[in-house]
Amino acid sequence: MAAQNATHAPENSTHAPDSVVPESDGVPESDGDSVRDREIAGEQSHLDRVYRRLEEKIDEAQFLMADAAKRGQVGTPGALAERDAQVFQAGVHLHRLNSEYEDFLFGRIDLLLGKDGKRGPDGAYTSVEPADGAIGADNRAEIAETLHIGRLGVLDADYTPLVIDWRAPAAAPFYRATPVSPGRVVRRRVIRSKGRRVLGVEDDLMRPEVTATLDGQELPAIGDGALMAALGRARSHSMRDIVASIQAEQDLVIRAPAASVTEVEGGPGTGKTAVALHRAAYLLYQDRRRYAGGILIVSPTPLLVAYTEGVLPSLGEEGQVAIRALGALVEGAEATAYDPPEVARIKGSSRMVKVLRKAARGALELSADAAPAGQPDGQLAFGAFDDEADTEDTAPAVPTDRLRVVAFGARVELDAAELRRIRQAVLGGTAPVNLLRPRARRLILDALWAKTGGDRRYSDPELAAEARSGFDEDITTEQDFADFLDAWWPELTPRRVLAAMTDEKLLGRWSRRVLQNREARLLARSLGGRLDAQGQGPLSVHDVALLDELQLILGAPARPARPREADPLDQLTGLEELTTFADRNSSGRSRRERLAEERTDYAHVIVDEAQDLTPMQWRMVGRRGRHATWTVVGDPAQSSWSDPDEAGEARDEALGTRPRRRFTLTVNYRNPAEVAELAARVLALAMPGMVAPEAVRSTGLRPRFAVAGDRLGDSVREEARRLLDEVDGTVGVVVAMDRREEARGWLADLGDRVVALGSLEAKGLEYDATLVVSPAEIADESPAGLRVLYVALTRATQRLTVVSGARDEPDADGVPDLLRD
Ligand SMILES: Nc1ncnc2c1ncn2[C@@H]1O[C@H](COP(=O)(O)OP(=O)(O)OP(=O)(O)O)[C@@H](O)[C@H]1O
Repeated sequence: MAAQNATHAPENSTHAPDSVVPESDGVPESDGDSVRDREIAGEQSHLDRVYRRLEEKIDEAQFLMADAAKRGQVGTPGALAERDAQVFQAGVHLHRLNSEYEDFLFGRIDLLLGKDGKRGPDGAYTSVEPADGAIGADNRAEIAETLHIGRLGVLDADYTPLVIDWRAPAAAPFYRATPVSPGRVVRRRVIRSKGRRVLGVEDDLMRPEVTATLDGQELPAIGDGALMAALGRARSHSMRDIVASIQAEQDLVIRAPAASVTEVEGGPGTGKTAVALHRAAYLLYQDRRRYAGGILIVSPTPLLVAYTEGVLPSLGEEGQVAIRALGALVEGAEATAYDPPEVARIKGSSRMVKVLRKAARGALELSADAAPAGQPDGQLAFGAFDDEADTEDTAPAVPTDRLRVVAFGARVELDAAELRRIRQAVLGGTAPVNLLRPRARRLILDALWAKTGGDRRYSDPELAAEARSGFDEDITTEQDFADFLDAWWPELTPRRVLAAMTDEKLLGRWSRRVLQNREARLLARSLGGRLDAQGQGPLSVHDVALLDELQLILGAPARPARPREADPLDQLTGLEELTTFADRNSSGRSRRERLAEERTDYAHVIVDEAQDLTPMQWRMVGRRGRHATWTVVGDPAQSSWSDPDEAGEARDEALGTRPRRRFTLTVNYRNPAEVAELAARVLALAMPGMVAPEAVRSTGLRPRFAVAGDRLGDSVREEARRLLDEVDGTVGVVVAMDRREEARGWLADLGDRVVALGSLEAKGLEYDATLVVSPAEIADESPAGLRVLYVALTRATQRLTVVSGARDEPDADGVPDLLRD
């Protein structure tokens, strides 16, 4: 493994080299006569105390559960409600306590006396600044307070804090103190443990000039600093939390007040994703009641969702946070396919709103007009979601080119032209198409009534009203009329509209003056290539935003919710009484209602890689946070979307008028300086004038350049194998999007430490080593190609290899044209 040498001191990790007691192997020895062993033994005895207390708490929770079960048998409504709440609380508590966190306790701060001597509810001094005279003239000081920081707060039986929750105000100095502004912190310690065993400690001195004593003993500093230790670890296929080494500029974002929109910019590896995840956990801790409405984290790809989804459970937070990929934001859709850039550009543009509105209206006319008698093809597939394309599919066809009814003993008829006029009158305006059906029904009845001459027959308005209502009832209770209405004004689904858009001619009509002919053709072909006549088939990531927009344009079909039938067995045994209140509440609501709630009701929305959202995606995400507060993190230099101004407008609309707080993260924790320096050359081409974040460490290992021989695959395999030998963790091989499948074949038998990725899939991920295949191919893929290449070059935590083909015009050293100085 590579040696790590700090090149840039991160702001809250300055270490005092003179006082370092280096660790040898990270495993404590038993006789404990060195300073390090003594310190580890001290932390071990504190951890033992914490676990003893946790065991007591687990016993308490178990007792509460048992007690609650007894109350359940009493059966009065009050006792049941109380029992539900108690079982829930005790269950949550037990679950959290029982989860064996690898490092339950991970930090400690040694502090000087607080300025005003006041203590907060957790017993800790509240003042950030030290008391006057806390540091003597000879730079000597006494430690007044030691706080241990962990994933949960634990109080001893006498309410003294054994562990402070990392999100509590008293823990803030652990993250915020820097040598420039240390406040009361003298020493910040990160404790490494496994299970119940303390393995090591890493100290950073915030006031290296002070000689501090605790209980008469001088305070030592041990190890190489926690941040460097964390950054040097091999990467696996899942992200770790950074709770033990959050840096000051990151902590400001994590703890920013929630009321406004928090916008965070920072280059690759500055911790934006990590910060976003920790912020979700922090917000829940701060105001659990408010965020019970749910926090949504929007991620660009399913790969990044899979990579990050373990972080929140490791912070003790599950359940209330949904991490969803952009292609899976609409219930029932799981899109992973990517459109070619020219198609993505069309589908992502806000011009699509107009096209979709026209298409929805057009699809309604089309489906109604296409259902003449005896032609089942004219029938529509109903159901907004895949699993609901149900009964109507197989219903017999009903003619829709005329309507014949018998009322008051006479036959009345509306012909095709009359029906079309009615439909056009109803469709004017922008109201949701599916919700206009009652209006259409009324206009049909009006037209039929007029044809009978009924409106002229009665001079007495009361009599006229009575006759009219009898007429309406006669007609509307006929099954034939209901069938006609279903066929003539069917409930459209978004997928059905997308299916209608596969017709090039029709789409050309619906998109006239909005899309160019060529664009309409590309769009129709792209949809037609995936979807069948009913709109079923795989979606691309960009199709999902169209589907969501259509859901709004169409409105939810107004079907009555089916009441849940009580299980007769439940009634016999009275078991239903034992369901929880939450069960009972939800049982009466339809799935659609619950989905609608899920779609719009988030209390906070966090958008990761925000620079990549297209205008249509911003509209989709915005709908999920209409009343939410927001955290938006991104880096314009990594944007794969070609029109930032158009996306900017859609973003502003989604975020609303709340005040904004902007933060910038400036330190690159991922890439060694050698890798960052190479990537900065591409940044200079992609975004001239943009400043790259400063890499926090250096490995001394320069990127390697290889030129592919006749067979690109062979060279890539060979270089990937070499990297697998050189690093302990993962290797990511990044290729142009249309080489993905091919690349998977090249690497098929190299094991699961190596992964092949298309350039757009690499977003947000990181690997110990990265192999970038043909920078020129990646750069030429799209108008945003250079920025996509910048993303690819910034994925490595240790080593980077670049393989060039002829197109890259490598020089004698194998350095491709794009990466030369
Ligand atoms: N304070 C920290 N302590 C330890 N590791 C950190 C810290 N901050 C960031 N890292 C690590 O640096 C790496 C990059 O973090 P992250 O993926 O959040 O960056 P990012 O800004 O989202 O990058 P990108 O824009 O390239 O997706 C991760 O491995 C993360 O764990």
